[in-house]
Amino acid sequence: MSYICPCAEYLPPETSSTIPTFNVFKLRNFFLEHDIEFRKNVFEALKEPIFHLRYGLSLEEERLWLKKRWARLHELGFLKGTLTSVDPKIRSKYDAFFECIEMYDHSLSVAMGVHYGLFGSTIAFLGTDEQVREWLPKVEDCSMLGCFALTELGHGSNVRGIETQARYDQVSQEFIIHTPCETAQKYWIGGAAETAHWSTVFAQLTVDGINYGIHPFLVQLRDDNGRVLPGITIADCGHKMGLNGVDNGRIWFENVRIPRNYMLSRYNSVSSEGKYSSVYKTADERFAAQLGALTGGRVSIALSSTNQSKIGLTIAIRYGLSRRAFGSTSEGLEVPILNYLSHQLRLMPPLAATCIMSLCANRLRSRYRNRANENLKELHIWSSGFKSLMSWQMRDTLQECREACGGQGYKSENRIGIMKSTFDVLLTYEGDNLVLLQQVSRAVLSDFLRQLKKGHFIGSLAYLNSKDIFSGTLPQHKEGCIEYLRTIFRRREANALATLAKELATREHQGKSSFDAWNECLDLAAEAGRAHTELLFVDLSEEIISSINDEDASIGSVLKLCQQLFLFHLVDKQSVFLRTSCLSSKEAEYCHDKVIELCKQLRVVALPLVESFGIPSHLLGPIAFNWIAHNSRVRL
Ligand SMILES: Cc1cc2nc3c(=O)[nH]c(=O)nc-3n(C[C@H](O)[C@H](O)[C@H](O)COP(=O)(O)OP(=O)(O)OC[C@H]3O[C@@H](n4cnc5c(N)ncnc54)[C@H](O)[C@@H]3O)c2cc1C
Repeated sequence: MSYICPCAEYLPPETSSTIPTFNVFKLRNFFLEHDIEFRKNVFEALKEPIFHLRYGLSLEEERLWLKKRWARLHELGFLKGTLTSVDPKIRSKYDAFFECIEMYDHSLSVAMGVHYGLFGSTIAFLGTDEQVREWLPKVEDCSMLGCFALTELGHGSNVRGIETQARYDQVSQEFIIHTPCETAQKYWIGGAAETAHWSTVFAQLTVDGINYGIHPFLVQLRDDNGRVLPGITIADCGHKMGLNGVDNGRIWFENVRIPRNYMLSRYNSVSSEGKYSSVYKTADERFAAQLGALTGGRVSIALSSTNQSKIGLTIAIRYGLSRRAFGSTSEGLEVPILNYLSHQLRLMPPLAATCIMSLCANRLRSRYRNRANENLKELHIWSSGFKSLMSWQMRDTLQECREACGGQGYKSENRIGIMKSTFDVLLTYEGDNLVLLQQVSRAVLSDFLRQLKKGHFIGSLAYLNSKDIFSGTLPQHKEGCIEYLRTIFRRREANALATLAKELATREHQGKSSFDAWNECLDLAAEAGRAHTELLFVDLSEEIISSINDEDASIGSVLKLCQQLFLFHLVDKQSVFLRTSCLSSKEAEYCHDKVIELCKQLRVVALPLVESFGIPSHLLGPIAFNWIAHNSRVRL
C-alpha cells in the first residue's frame, strides 16, 4: 500500500508558542514610550485604500502615489503644530508620526522627512527668531515646500570640501549663489527634481574676498507655477535601488542672487556694510554648529533601524512558527522551522539585539530632546555610533529574515526584500557609517589622551582608573549578572584606545603627518569607535533594565534575557575579543555555549516578544498570517 502524505494545513504561530510569561501590552508601551494612542490613529489611517501597499510600479507611478498620500496625510493634520508649537507633548507627536510612516513606506517618510525634518530643522536651528517666525509656519503648512542641499557630486562625506559659492555683493546687498564647476553641482537632493520650491543651500561664504567657510542660505528654486527660476538648472538623479518615490535631484546655480536676509543667521551674519560676525570663536565650532540639523537625522535613523528590524523579525518569526519542514512532531506533523537550532541561531540574536538597541535608541532620543550646549559632544558621539551600529544591525537582520523565509522572503508582497533595498541607504546618508565611526573614535581618543595626561579618568572612561582593567581574571559569570560581560567589553575598549594612541604616536615620532598617521590606523580607529559604542549599549541597557520596578519583574526578566544573548553573541562573533586577550579561549568557548543556551530560551518567548513590537497586521506581509489561504487557487 503506498503512503499518501496528508495535506499540510495552516496552523497559526500561536500553536507553536507557549503562553507569554510577561504582559505583552506593558512591554509594548515600554518600547514605544510615548503617544501610544496617537500612533494607533496614524496606523488606523494607513488602512485607507489610498495607502494600500503596491508593488511593481514605474518611477512615475511611485512618485504620483507618494504625492497623493502625502496630501492625504497633510489633510488629516497629524503634523499640525509639531514644528511650531513649544509644547513638548505636541512636538513629540512628530517623532511618533515619522516612526509610523517609516514602517509603512520609506519613500513617503523620506520625502516628508526631507521637507519637515531637514529643510524645516535647518530653518528652526539656524534661522534667527524673525526668520523662524516667518518661514517655519509655511514649512509646517506646506505652503513653502523645501529640500536640503548640502552634498555635491565631488564632496559628500568631506562636507568641508563643498565648492558652491555664496559671495556677498555689498552694492546690491545680496548674496550671489554660484556653482563654479561640475563637481560643485548639488547631488542627491531629496525633493529637488520635482517637488521642492525652496531649498536650504550650503555654500562657502566669501565677504570682501575672505572665505568664512560653509554657511546655510535659503534659495527659491521654482515659482508658484512650479517653473524652475532663471539661473537654476535642475536634473533628476534617475532610478535608484530603492526609494524611487523620492525625486532626488541635482542642482546648478548660475550667479543666482538672493536677499541678504536669506542667509540663515542665528549664529553668523553679514551686516549690510559687509561686516561678518559670528558667536563662535573658531572655524571648527562654526562648522560643527552649521551641521547640527544632521544630528536629529542620525537620531531618527537609529530609531528607524530598530523599527525596520522589528518588522522583519515579526514576519520571519511568525512564519518560522507556522512553516513546517521535515521530521515529525508527536502529533505527526512536520517540525516548525523555528524549532531548528540553526534557525534559532539565525533569528534569536537579531531579536535580542533589536530589543536592546531599541531601548538604547529611546535613550538617545531623550538625550537629543533635552540637549544643552554641555552635552553636544556626547550627543555627537552617541548619535554617530548608534546610527552606524544600529543601521548595520538592521541590514544584517533583514538579510537573515529574508533567508529565514526561504523563497517567500523574496516576494515583494512579503515586504522584507523590498525593505532590504530601500532601507540600505540608512548606512550612507546623514553620514557614511564608517566615516561616522571614525568621528566617534577621534572624539573618544581626544578625551582619553587628555584625561591620561591628567592622570585621572572621568565620565564614560572612569572605569580606566582601575589598575587591573587590562588583565586579571574575569569575574565569575552569574546568571543574569552584567559584571562578567561588562568587564570583557571594558577591556576591549581600553585595549582599542591604548593601541590606537600608541600606533598614532609611533607614526608621528617617525615624522609622519597626523593625516597620514590616522589613515594608517583606520582599522584601529573603526574598532575603537565600535568598542566605545558597544560598551555604551552594555551600560545603558543595564541602567534601563535595572531601573524596572519589581511589579514589572517579568518584563525585566525577558529584557535581561535579550541583553545577555545580545552581548554574548557580540563577543562570540567578533574575533577581536580573543585576539586582544579580553578573554581566554576557554572563556570564548563558554560564551559560544551561552549563545546556544540563550537562543533556546529566547525561542520560547519569541512570539510574545515580537507581538510586543506592536506592528499592525496591515503592515506585515501575507506570510505572517495564513499563507496557505492567501495563495489558494480560489483567490486567483
Ligand atoms: C538616496 C539618497 C538621498 C540623499 N539625500 C540627500 C539630501 O536630501 N541632501 C543632501 O545634501 N544629501 C543627500 N544625500 C547624500 C548623502 O548624504 C551622501 O551620499 C553621503 O553623505 C555620502 O557621501 P558620498 O555619497 O559622496 O560618499 P563618499 O563620501 O564618496 O564615500 C564613499 C566611500 O568612501 C569612504 N570614505 C569617505 N571618506 C573616507 C575617509 N576619510 N576615510 C575612509 N573612508 C572614507 C566611505 O566610507 C564610503 O564607503 C543622499 C544620498 C542618497 C543615496
